[in-house]
Amino acid sequence: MSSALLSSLSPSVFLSPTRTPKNPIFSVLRHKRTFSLVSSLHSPEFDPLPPAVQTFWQWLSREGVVSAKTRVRPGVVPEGLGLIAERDIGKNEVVLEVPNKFWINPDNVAESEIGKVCSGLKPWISVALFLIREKLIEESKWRVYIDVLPQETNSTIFWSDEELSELRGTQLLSTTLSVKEYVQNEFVKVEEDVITPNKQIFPSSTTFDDFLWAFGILRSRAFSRLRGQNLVVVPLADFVNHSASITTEDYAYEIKGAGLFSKNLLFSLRSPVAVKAGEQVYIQYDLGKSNAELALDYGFIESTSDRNAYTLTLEISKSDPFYEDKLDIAESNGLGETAYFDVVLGHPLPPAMLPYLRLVALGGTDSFLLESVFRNTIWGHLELPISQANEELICRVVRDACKAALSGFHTTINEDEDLRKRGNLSPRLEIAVGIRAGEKKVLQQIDEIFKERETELDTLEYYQERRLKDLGLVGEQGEIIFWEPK
Ligand SMILES: C[S@@+](CC[C@H](N)C(=O)[O-])C[C@H]1O[C@@H](n2cnc3c(N)ncnc32)[C@H](O)[C@@H]1O
Repeated sequence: MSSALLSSLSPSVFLSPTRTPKNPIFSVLRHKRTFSLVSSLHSPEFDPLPPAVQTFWQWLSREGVVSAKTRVRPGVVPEGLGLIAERDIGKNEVVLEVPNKFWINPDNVAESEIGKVCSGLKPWISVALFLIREKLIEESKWRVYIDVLPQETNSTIFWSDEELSELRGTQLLSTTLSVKEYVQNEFVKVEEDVITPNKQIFPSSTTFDDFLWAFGILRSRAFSRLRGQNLVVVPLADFVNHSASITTEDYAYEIKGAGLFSKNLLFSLRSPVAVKAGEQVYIQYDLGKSNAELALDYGFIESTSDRNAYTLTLEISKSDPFYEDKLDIAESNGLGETAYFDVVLGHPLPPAMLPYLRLVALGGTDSFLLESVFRNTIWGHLELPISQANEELICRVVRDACKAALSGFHTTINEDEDLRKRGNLSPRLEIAVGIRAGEKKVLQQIDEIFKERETELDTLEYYQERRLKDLGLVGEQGEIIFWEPK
């Protein structure tokens, strides 16, 4: 039963053998664009603008996107390109506005040359095809924008096998491989259904690498609350970088009408904090993302401890004799046959995790609780320990799974911390080391919680005792109350 209980706690993906951290493969450029990055993170002096960015800026000025109201200009910054304040900016002040005819979104794609052949596709796939086509066509009217896009980011989807091997044991590794497989499958379908039958529209050289590039561009540049049909890439606004020190997502951007009598829309970006002229404007991309999600989407992580998370996948096994009853109970409480619990470093376990674990582990003499008379009250019972056997089982299974998961890593937390302290890590190795240390810390935290619970098993109060107390048959000290016949 233990394997069914914790199906994904022991990531099973291993790549090529360990490499020493000083592997030169890690000294790849952050972006393959040719301009250089400034060396100091804190320097307000930025490098001169590369010609491609100057051309882009001139185009935006000619098109009227840049106006007297624009408070920022593009600049070369430690994060690649970024937005630099032209003058002092107040908190929540609008720094730029981009009209919808300059957005790249499913609606604009629908009206473009590829609109007809993209109808019915997932929104992100139609936008990806649009970006790829504009990238491959020499005379594209979007050329000036395409030319300022990075060839790749440090997202783990762009890492080589050798770089990925530094992530072995982590959930991020399995997620990265699954995401790439998903993108590959989508490419095969779209190639067969759309690209190949429309050779006159799509350049024949369209490859999976182009598709992965477009996917990476969308994951890192589309504004994070605007998904699905609302997915939008906004040239210039997408130069804004993320800062961990901004802890509010409020006010960063909004879509509004371009004027009282206009049907047009404007994407309006605000600075969430006051910024001095010459400094970089930052926003908070997403407070809800874990470090693994930041690494996968954008190619960076934060040192903030609660960005470290580990997802426990629990499931009710189909071979469980009480499968139907357990599933019914789980579903009536908003869960299913499989349930995912994100455990965050320094935070308590997600509230539904212990009841779900107890439900999955329920059996033997406790199984009477699965009878239909208990159906309305069972979840309340599961929120507290059911029996010593049940509680002992969940502790053992979780601890075994944590140990198995921990044994999949090739370094200890101390070794990771030493590497970080020594510094000089390439950006990708820094991400790998931070992710694997973070995941191990969360696994250790989970193990500690259940280890402590194991020491309390004799003193916990279980269902039968609570029941007897409710019936007035057990005193507060646990003594049995007898009725003497009169
Ligand atoms: C929306 S784009 C911002 C513009 C980007 N810097 C560029 O050069 O085009 C997001 C990408 O910027 C980079 N980035 C943004 N914030 C960052 C940060 N705090 N640390 C490192 N890289 C960052 C990452 O490559 C990320 O995928």
